[in-house]
Amino acid sequence: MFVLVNLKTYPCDPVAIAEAVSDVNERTDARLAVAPQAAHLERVAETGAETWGQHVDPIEHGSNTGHTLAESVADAGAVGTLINHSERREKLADIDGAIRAADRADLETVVCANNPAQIGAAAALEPDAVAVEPPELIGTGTPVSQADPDIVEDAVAAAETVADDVSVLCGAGISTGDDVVAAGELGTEGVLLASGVAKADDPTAALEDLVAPL
Ligand SMILES: O=C[C@H](O)COP(=O)(O)O
Repeated sequence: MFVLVNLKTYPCDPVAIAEAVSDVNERTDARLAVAPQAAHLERVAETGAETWGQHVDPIEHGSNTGHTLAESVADAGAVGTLINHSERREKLADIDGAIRAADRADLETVVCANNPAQIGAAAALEPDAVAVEPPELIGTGTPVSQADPDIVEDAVAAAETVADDVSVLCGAGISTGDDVVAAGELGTEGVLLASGVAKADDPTAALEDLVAPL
């Protein structure tokens, strides 16, 4: 299972969490990665943790003030990027452009979406993965894999219908190993989570708990 930890803009220490991700990753068969803010990418990548961006824009080098260029995210040490998070919603054309920009920079892509219909649309754009996240469960501590298993199974089916090589993750409220196991039983290949690690008193213990049953 892939466990991707999004730090959002939480007031956490991104380097300390990245060190915990790197440490725990060496002691599990799961794949762990961390997505810090753009300004922290380089310092996080230097820890050796698998590092992801939280966003790239559908642009190339040029006159794009304030935008995030995929090549710069890769140069900072990231190997992948989130696209279209519920907290950073994009138009379909911009999602498509961001996937092409990430492909150009050899960044792996996870496109987030709110529901199975959006997952189908996102999967048709052929990212590496999609992540279904019901917005109302984000940050609640109530895991989508237990609170709304139908939405996860429907998202897996929607993605398979349009592209059988696009992985499906789920997110929102994931914080324990049981949540990750439940996500796998619903047909996903991983989880996207944030507060369960970024707001934990002991991020290493939180990560160890997430991968313990895997
Ligand atoms: O990107 C992560 C998701 O929005 C889930 O956040 P959460 O784990 O705090 O519910």
